[in-house]
Amino acid sequence: MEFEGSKKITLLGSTGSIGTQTLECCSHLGYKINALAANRSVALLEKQAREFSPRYVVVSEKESYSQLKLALHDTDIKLLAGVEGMCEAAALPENDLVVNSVVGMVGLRPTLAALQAKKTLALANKETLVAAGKLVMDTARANGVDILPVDSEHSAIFQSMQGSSSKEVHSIILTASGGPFLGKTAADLEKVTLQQALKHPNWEMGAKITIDSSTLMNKGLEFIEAMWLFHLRPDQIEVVVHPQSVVHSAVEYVDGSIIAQMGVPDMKIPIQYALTYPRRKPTPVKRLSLTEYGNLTFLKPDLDTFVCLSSCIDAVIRGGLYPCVVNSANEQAVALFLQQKISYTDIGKCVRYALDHYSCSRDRYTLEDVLFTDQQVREMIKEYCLTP
Ligand SMILES: NC(=O)C1=CN([C@@H]2O[C@H](COP(=O)(O)OP(=O)(O)OC[C@H]3O[C@@H](n4cnc5c(N)ncnc54)[C@H](OP(=O)(O)O)[C@@H]3O)[C@@H](O)[C@H]2O)C=CC1
Ligand SMILES: CC(=O)[C@@H](O)[C@H](O)COP(=O)(O)O
Ligand SMILES: [Mn+2]
Repeated sequence: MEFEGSKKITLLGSTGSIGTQTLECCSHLGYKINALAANRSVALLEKQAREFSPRYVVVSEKESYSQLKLALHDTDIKLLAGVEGMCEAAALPENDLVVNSVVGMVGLRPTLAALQAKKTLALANKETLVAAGKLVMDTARANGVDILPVDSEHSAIFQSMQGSSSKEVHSIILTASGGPFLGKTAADLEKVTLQQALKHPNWEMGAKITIDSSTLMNKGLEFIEAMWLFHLRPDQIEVVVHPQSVVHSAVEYVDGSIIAQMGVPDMKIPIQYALTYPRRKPTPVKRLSLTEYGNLTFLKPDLDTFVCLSSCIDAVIRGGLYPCVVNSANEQAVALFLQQKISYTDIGKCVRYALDHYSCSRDRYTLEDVLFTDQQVREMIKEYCLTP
């Protein structure tokens, strides 16, 4: 269905980096917010609720519910709680579009709820597709629903594929900034601090994805995300390091033509494309000047040093629940690193350890299998890291 006017949006993860930028886009597009959801940022949720007047606000963390209830007592906004609340908000009949921008595996059930309710899904929450790609894509297909990519690389690939048949696609070039530690050796990485890892050279993002970008885990997750979104085999994806983050990714066609999408590194461009698709509207973003950059560079990734990327590729080649295993190991390891309980290089060791030691299905799986594997792998990593 094509919309020329306003749309009603449910936004999951509204207080985060993607969430707040989505609200900026909705404001200038004149789109209505039907529901907002976050984990526990009560003050920001209250501010957003007062500005956008949604019908529903969901707070995931149970303890924050009473605080928000008190804060919004003078409004007629309905409050929902927990993952169940996010699922309810995702499936509201009046939604035209659900934007899932929560971080981590917790986004999986709301993603499935939106698809089962036949709601078009703008997906930033890449962990969902990595952990349960087959389940998510099968649910989308069974319900005849589109998944619109928000992740900048996948939006670039999607944009570069408009007007072409999938049969004409030869392969894709998935660009990576290389993160703050591009060119570093394994020995250099041993000394990395939390503060250094939290500083991405080109993008302002949430803490978890910023760490993932620095280890190249983000590119591993994106490799798997691209396979599911665009029905590609692993040998059809080439990761290319491009430190300027101006070419956001490209598609190579059977005739040898390569079509890329370019722009300044600003997530409002891919976010807005998912909101207005298949149309384009002006964005409040700086224009790209190629002469300002002068040179654009492209390099091969160092798979020996950045072991998270190679672990993800190994996992997706094994298939089944192995992508879920590497994702859950990484989520747990990054949480421990952010709490300064493990070192930077322990993240890559955890991901490889889980892949080598956790035994699971290489075949079909259910939602319950995914949730069980996630819990088991998290326990395994806590034991691996925290047992003296
Ligand atoms: N930031 C970026 O530029 C990009 C991000 N992405 C992907 O988008 C997703 C979001 O990233 P980003 O915005 O950076 O992350 P942030 O950490 O900035 O925001 C995460 C959001 O998720 C919410 N959240 C966290 N845990 C839960 C939970 N248990 N229940 C409900 N809500 C929860 C947070 O709420 P609260 O504030 O209350 O904690 C917050 O609103 C990730 O999957 C990331 O990989 C993809 C491409 C680019
Ligand atoms: C903005 C965005 O899409 C991030 O996922 C980005 O890709 C991070 O950059 P790198 O992972 O390439 O460093
Ligand atoms: Mn990305």
